Amino acid sequence: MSTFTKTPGWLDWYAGPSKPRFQVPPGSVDAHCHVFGPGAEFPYAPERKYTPCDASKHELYALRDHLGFARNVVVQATCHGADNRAMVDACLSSGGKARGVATVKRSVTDEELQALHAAGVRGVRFNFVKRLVDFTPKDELLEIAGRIAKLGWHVVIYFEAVDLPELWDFFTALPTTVVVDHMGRPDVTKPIDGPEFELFLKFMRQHPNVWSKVSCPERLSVTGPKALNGEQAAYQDVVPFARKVVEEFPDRVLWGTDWPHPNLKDHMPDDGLLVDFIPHIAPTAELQKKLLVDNPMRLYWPEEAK
Ligand SMILES: O=C(O)c1cc(C(=O)O)oc(=O)c1
Repeated sequence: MSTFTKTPGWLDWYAGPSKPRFQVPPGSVDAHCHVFGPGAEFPYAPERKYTPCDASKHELYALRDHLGFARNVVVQATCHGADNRAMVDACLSSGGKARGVATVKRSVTDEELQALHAAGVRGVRFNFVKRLVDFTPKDELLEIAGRIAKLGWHVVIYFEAVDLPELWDFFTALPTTVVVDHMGRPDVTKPIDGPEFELFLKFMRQHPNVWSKVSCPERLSVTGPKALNGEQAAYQDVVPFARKVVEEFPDRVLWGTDWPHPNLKDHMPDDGLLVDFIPHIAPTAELQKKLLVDNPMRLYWPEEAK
């Protein structure tokens, strides 16, 4: 029993996902997923904006095997604040098959950073989505970025598309590889060649250190159809946006399930059908291998990457 009460209306992850029809290439990495607690073992942070259902490393790794993936990148979820214990525990229990992205404060010590590195952490996440986190001053984030750069880590950024103009100078000053979560959350009801998405493409074109996760169609889609009930053509409105990023920047894209899909309000996707979404955005075997194997390996397991 969790000691926490879930946020009202919380949708739990989908139990019993289907077996994907799309077979991912050998060695594929789910490069964006989370663990939640379990709260009784790894309490949720006092400053959190939501209280999720528990979603343990055991359940995450069972899903990995079911979907045919070989590895995971476990991204610190905001409900755990800067307490990285659940994410670190997941990495340490993975037999080297998981790496992590942490959230740290300016007060983090060099010894703590070293311990995170030893556990498999290779990046920090800076979050600018106001419904998820309180504001952190940019000078504090820049100081953290400078320190983690020395460890060879990168910075993961999460923001809303409308905020990119204001955040541009900060993002382009970061001294590391920069990985954008969920394509910078484009409004897919706007034209793909309109100013908002063009600005995101310009961000990637002008800055070769910027990568993007082409994840979360279930969050971005307005029209659906939902990845449920065997649907093989889900989230059609997101496809052109994600496919554009994959085709223009094939060596700087990552894909992840986003399991256990925090804060979805409308529906919880069948993760097997989310995997079947991949060939719609990465239509060739070469693009699929870059997206699912070569790119995440280069970023998270460089010592093994070919
Ligand atoms: O859009 C979200 O609600 C969301 C939240 C979190 C988190 O709470 O860490 O992570 C994500 O990747 C997406």
